[in-house]
Amino acid sequence: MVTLEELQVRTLGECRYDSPLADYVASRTTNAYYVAETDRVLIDDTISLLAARGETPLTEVPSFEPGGPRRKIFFDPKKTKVGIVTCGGLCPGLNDVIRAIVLELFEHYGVTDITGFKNGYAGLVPGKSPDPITLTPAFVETITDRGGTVLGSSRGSQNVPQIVDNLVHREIDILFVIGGDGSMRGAHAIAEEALSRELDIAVVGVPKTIDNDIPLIGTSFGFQTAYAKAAESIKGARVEVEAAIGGVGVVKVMGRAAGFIACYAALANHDADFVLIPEVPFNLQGENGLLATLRKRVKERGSAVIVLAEGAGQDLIPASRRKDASGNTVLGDFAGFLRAQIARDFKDHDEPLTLRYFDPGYMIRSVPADAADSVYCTRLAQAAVHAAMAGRTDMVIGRPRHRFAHVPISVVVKNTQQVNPDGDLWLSVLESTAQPFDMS
Ligand SMILES: Nc1ncnc2c1ncn2[C@@H]1O[C@H](COP(=O)(O)OP(=O)(O)OP(=O)(O)O)[C@@H](O)[C@H]1O
Ligand SMILES: O=P(O)(O)OC[C@H]1O[C@](O)(CO)[C@@H](O)[C@@H]1O
Ligand SMILES: [Mg+2]
Repeated sequence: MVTLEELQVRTLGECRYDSPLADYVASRTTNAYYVAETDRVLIDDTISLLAARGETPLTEVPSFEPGGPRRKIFFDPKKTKVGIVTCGGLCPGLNDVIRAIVLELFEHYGVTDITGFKNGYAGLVPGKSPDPITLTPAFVETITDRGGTVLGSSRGSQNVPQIVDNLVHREIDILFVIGGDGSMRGAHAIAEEALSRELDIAVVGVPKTIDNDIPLIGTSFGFQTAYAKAAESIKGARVEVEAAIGGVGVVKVMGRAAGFIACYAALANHDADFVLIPEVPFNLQGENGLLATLRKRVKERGSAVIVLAEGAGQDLIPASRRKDASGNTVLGDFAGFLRAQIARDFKDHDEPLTLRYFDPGYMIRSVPADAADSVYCTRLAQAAVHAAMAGRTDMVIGRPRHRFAHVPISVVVKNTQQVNPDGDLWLSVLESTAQPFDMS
């Protein structure tokens, strides 16, 4: 469990300048829809969770610093220089975040010197990537029409001291990092290096991941768009298998260590018979195993659709030793293994089979954000600007308990958020698919 101490956000120093947004917040106090800057957002949101803290005073239970504009800020907007970088895999909404950061800085703070570093952290190391670009409201006006990121991205480790040297050389005061867990580890390393050199450089992250696997931030932006796109493939699979004799559809969706995309996409339209995720072990063989259960389902209902998170079933195939440029494990091909096993099993039992395989792959993350994600991206970006202008550093913007909040990077990279097999999401999946509770 995270402690109050771990949730304290680092600041560069005293906020001496009046914020241009001070009038907006001057008369506000905490209410059901707003958290004042003097207040904190509780981690606990049920009576029993809070009661379990016993005698602990409310001021000492774990809580987050709220997001939002401050009356006083650390940086002088007239002199502030800002950098933005996007790293890791693509995610719907990256351009929405870039656009909203630029607009918020220009229009509300009057900060006009904004540099977009190209191709992830490589773009922060001179000579490794194309030159940075200048970001203006005109430049970002239409960038949300397309998915991806106008700044490009990359994986692979870069030299942190060189990155900080470059920030100093360019006189960057604030660096916004939009990326996943690896990018946030990088942002933490950059923030630490800057603090150790006593530099007033704020590093603020906007966490992105279609996998929704970053803890303590609520839902990550782009996740909703990605699972909605994945749900289209599941619907396609349902249509295909219903028209076939012995129809079995296998739909593989992204989700390295967490099965959120598989669960939500499956729940979106009740088209799945089985959802396989890394968090819930299963067996193929045996009376309760997937193969026997699948044959039974096809006999009863004429067809079946399996939604497979790419990280599921890795314990049933030889361990992968391959790593990508950032050191992430490249997963083994469980989907191929599963298809072969299904084909053999149906043949061994003399059952007819029409096997259809769908892999929406990169389609689910290369699309533009849907309206709800666009709104979310805009609000996360605005909160990120407020935090950075107030001198917060080494933190990300999150929305735990539906409140925008400042979360230290060290706590969001400590663990991976996963589907809880005893939680209500997995229960909904079991209810919706009617798959056996235990296939191990
Ligand atoms: N501990 C670290 N210190 C410095 N840089 C890091 C660290 N961990 C990762 N990075 C860098 O962060 C960048 C992005 O990391 P990675 O490729 O793992 O993607 P990610 O941000 O986790 O996004 P996603 O997993 O969603 O694609 C890479 O350039 C990687 O080298
Ligand atoms: O972009 P790459 O290197 O193909 O990596 C794909 C991985 O990135 C993600 O899209 C985001 O972490 C995962 O779902 C997927 O496993
Ligand atoms: Mg990652």
